[in-house]
Amino acid sequence: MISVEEAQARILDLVERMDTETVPLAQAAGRFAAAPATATRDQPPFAASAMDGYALKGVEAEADAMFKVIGEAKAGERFAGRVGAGQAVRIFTGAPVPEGADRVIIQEDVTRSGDLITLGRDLSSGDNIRAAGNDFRAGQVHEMGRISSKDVALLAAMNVPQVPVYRQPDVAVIATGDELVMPGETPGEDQIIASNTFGLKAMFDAAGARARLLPIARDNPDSLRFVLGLAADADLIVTVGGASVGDHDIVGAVAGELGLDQSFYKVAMRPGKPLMAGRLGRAPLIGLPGNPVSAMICGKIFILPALARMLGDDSDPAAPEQVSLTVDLPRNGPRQHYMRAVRSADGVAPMDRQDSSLLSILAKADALIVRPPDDPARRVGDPVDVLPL
Ligand SMILES: Nc1nc2c(c(=O)[nH]1)N[C@H]1C(S)=C(S)[C@@H](COP(=O)(O)OP(=O)(O)OC[C@H]3O[C@@H](n4cnc5c(N)ncnc54)[C@H](O)[C@@H]3O)O[C@H]1N2
Ligand code: MOO
Repeated sequence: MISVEEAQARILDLVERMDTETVPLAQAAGRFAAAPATATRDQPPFAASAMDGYALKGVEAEADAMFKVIGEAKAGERFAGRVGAGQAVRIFTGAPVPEGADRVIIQEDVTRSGDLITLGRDLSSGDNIRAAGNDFRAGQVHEMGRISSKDVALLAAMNVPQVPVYRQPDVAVIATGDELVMPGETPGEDQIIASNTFGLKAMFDAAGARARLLPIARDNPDSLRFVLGLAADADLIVTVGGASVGDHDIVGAVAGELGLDQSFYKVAMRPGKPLMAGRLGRAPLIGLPGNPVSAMICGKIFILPALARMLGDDSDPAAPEQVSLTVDLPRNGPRQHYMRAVRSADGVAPMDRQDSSLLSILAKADALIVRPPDDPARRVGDPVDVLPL
């Protein structure tokens, strides 16, 4: 058995950065940028009024001063002339400031009568003008990782209509087992509903992949061979179940027969021990254990970092946080233990039941306590490593 860190490293070695494609800006949110964006223009492209009011020469802006209104500037349509001494232009927010003017007096500070205005006594300060290029300049570069709604708004303003992004990994997810039926179907007496594959698809899609659920492979080599064949063009194949040592655990054998170049089998972790990984044809294959919680935790610990690498996100995964225990814990065994846990204002405590079949417990947990192999007994108040769930 290898360590979790070794298994993570070997899985990362199996995957490659995706190639890129260009998508319309409206479809770019949530995708991973393959290049920074470059502004194609200044914003604003001209000195613009920040307020509704009157544009005039700042040196003339004194209490009770009077001006003649000689025209109007609105957003989208500038005043063509020049503001001279004693003159003002009616102006609205976003309009280009006319030549000759260098201050906008807000209309609340002005009394108008016909085409004459008189300034009030207490003029609010500031010129109320946004300089050209105040937000960004042409050529300014914006770095992005996963494209957010904020990035999309900025790219739109930069007049960047197409965005190069990494292609979304096509992840083929294969449930195995005669006991499984799809949610919504009527199970036979000895059957259960395939669950962890649905959880994994949700997890992978949220991480930026496009996971597809293939038909359930039955516990016989022909069925598994057929379904693996459907996955041949995937960027990543994830099988679930059939990974252990029972007579019907055939994933390793069938994948081996089909040419799996195995990287490892079995990891010193709990849950998740019978994890396997290798390369099948061009696709990396990761075989997850079938127990639902084991599969979900292995998805988080191994497959999310792999997807991050494929999607161009090389940032180190968030380090575990140190949180105080609110209960004592006995010595840990030889496998790294990922305990389903709940955080409170006082610290963190593992849930009472840790069996790897319990999805109701996983759903209530909001953290994993990570206990290294052979971790000694811990007491209330001791810090432990915690990952968010
Ligand atoms: N003699 C031993 N038995 C087992 C060992 C061992 O070391 N020696 N390891 C145990 C551990 S740890 C795990 S984890 C499981 C892993 O088994 P498999 O990967 O072979 O998984 P299955 O046997 O196919 O299924 C286990 C369990 O999970 C249910 N299952 C499977 N797929 C799904 C699915 N898509 N949705 C919901 N539930 C699923 C399946 O019905 C079984 O109940 O092996 C232990 N045994
Ligand atoms: O490793 Mo199994 O995943 O302990 O239930």
